[in-house]
Amino acid sequence: MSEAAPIVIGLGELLWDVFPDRRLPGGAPANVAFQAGQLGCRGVVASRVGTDDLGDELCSYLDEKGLDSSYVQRDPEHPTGRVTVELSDDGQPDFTIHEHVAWDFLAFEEPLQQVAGEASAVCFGTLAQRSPIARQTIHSVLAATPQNCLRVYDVNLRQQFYDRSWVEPSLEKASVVKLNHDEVGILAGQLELPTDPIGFAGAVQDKFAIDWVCITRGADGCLIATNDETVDVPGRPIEVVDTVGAGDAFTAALITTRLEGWPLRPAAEFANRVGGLVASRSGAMPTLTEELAELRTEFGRQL
Ligand SMILES: Nc1ncnc2c1ncn2[C@@H]1O[C@H](COP(=O)(O)OP(=O)(O)OP(=O)(O)O)[C@@H](O)[C@H]1O
Ligand SMILES: O=C(O)C(=O)C[C@H](O)[C@H](O)CO
Repeated sequence: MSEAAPIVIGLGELLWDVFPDRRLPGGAPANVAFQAGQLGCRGVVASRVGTDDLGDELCSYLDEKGLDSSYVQRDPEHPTGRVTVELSDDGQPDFTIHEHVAWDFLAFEEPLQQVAGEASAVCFGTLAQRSPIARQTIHSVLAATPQNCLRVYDVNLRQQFYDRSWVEPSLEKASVVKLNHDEVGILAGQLELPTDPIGFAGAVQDKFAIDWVCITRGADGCLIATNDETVDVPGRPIEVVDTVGAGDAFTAALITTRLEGWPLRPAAEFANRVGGLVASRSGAMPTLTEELAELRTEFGRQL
C-alpha cells in the first residue's frame, strides 16, 4: 500500500465477532476497509473501541495487517463492541449484537474530519446509526467528503437496529448502494418499492439518484444495475466455512474495481470471487494477500 493509493474509509463499527470457539475481528465497515487494504487501497477503519484489552487487541490487529489504526478512537467509558455469532450447518451466521458499546459513540473528531476530505470512497451502513451520536458523525463525514467520492451505503439490516428514518437519508446521501436479496424484500416493503430485483434497483436509482445498485444473493452471485447497464452474474461454487464478511469483501472489491475503472461485468465477477474467497475462510478479515494477487492476475488477462 503506497501513500498515493486511494483512501477507502470504513465508517462505523469495529468489533469482535465472538464465535463458539474463538473470537475474530469484524464489523461490516471495518471489514470493507480491511479488504480494500488487501486489494491495494489505503484502507482506513474509522471507528471507536474501548480503552480495554479488547480494544488494544483490535488496534494491534489492524497495525499488524498494515492498516493505520490512528482513526480508531479510544473510549474510556464504553467497552469495545462484541457480536455473538452462531453458525448454521451451512455456515450462515446468526448475529446477537451487544449494545451501548464504544462505536455507538463515534465522534466527528479532527483526524476523521481531515481524512474524510481526502477520501476516494467511504462505506457506511445502518447498524452504527442506531445511536444518534454515531449517526450524526456518519452524516457529518459524508458531508465532508469530496464531491467525486464514492459514498457507498452497504445497507446491512441487523436485528431491530434499523428504521426507515435512518435508511432514507442514507439512500439520499449515497452514490452506490449494496444490499442482499433479503434486504431488498425488507426495504421494498418499508419504502413501497417493487420487490423484483430489477424493478427495485430501477426505483431506487430514480428515487434517490443512486448510480449503482448492487444486490448480492449468496451462492447465487449478484445483480448490479448502473445508469447504463445491468449485469447478472451467477455464483461460483465454493466450500463454505462461514459467510461472515462475504458481503463486505464483495463491497470492497466493487469499490476497488470501480476506482480502477474496470468494466462492469468483470468487476461484478471479481467481486463475486472475492466474496466467495472470504466465505471459504473463517471470519470476516482473513489474510488473503496471495489469493487476491492471483485473482487479480487472472482477471488482468481478461481486461
Ligand atoms: N455460499 C456461497 N457460495 C459462493 N459465493 C458466495 C457464497 N456466499 C457468499 N458468496 C459470495 O459473496 C457475495 C456476498 O454474499 P452475501 O449475499 O451472503 O452477502 P451479505 O448477505 O451482504 O453478507 P454479509 O453477511 O457480509 O453482510 C455473494 O454475492 C457471492 O459472490
Ligand atoms: O457490523 C455488522 O453489521 C455485523 O453484524 C458484524 C458482523 O459480526 C460481521 O463482522 C460483519 O458482517
